[in-house]
Amino acid sequence: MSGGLDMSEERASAPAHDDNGIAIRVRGLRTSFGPQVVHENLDLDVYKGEILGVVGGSGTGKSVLMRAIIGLQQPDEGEISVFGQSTIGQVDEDVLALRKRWGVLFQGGALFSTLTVAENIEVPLREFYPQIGPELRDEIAAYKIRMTGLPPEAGPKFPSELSGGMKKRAGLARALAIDPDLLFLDEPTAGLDPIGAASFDEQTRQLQQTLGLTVFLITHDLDTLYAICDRVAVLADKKVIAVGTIDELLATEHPWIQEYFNGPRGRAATSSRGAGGKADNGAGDGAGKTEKARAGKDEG
Ligand SMILES: Nc1ncnc2c1ncn2[C@@H]1O[C@H](COP(=O)(O)OP(=O)(O)OP(=O)(O)O)[C@@H](O)[C@H]1O
Repeated sequence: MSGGLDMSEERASAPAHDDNGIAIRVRGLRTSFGPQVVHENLDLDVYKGEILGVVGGSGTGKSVLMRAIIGLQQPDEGEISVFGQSTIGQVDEDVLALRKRWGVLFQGGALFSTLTVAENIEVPLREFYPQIGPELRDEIAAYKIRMTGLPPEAGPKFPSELSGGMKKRAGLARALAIDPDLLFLDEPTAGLDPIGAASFDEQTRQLQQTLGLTVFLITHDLDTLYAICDRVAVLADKKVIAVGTIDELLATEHPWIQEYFNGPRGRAATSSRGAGGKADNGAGDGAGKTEKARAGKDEG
């Protein structure tokens, strides 16, 4: 187990709910804010071990969907289960074991500004594993810092002393602090320069493969979709209108999907890779390809 902490024993004793290769199952989800209905009858399956890209226009409810899955947004209707266990209407103790199985990188990183990078990473350790002493906590934080490509000197720095890319990596390190099985990333490459974004994508793919993670990745970044996502779910009209590989999505008629993947930016991302579909899932030159695709177009 990474980070010198064996959390697997505790998990092994937890009830075995996992089945059918499904990490997240959402059925008939309805969420709303007052009169504004964000999701209506939304269904989605996320397979274990995949990187699922979640796309959709601004305000279509990608972040709200993520928040509903992790229990931060109470749905009006529907069912959500993670590794076979419902996340809705459960008492805290019931969801605690489940919450230990996921890590979240919120939009913008959401680091605590008054804590150092190392202290930020230690927050979930303190919360979920209070029995861990300070020395081991520091050791785990240092390991996660290295794991996410940050220099060791980043540990004692405060978020305000970090570049945007370093903040994202620090957020990723915190999301990985308790060795999750499931990683939620909300627009992880937003605001990064093309090289930094490609490098972050590559890091995500490598970590996902090494640690066997399932990744729910919200993004507007076409290059990320092509470079590292196994499948893509498209949110529109209050639901998931399509989910599949990029090739499968391209075969659908939906105007938003066609506009998204065949618009100028979609064509640029595709042409840099030759054909449509996921460009490179390996740890090889995926970042290089992503970088090329990003070159010559604005950050969006
Ligand atoms: N706490 C809240 N209170 C009221 N409305 C909210 C709240 N959170 C989200 N919304 C609304 O729900 C809708 C979906 O928001 P969400 O943040 O999920 O969109 P998104 O698809 O992630 O957008 P973007 O791509 O711009 O980040 C928006 O209209 C937003 O204003």
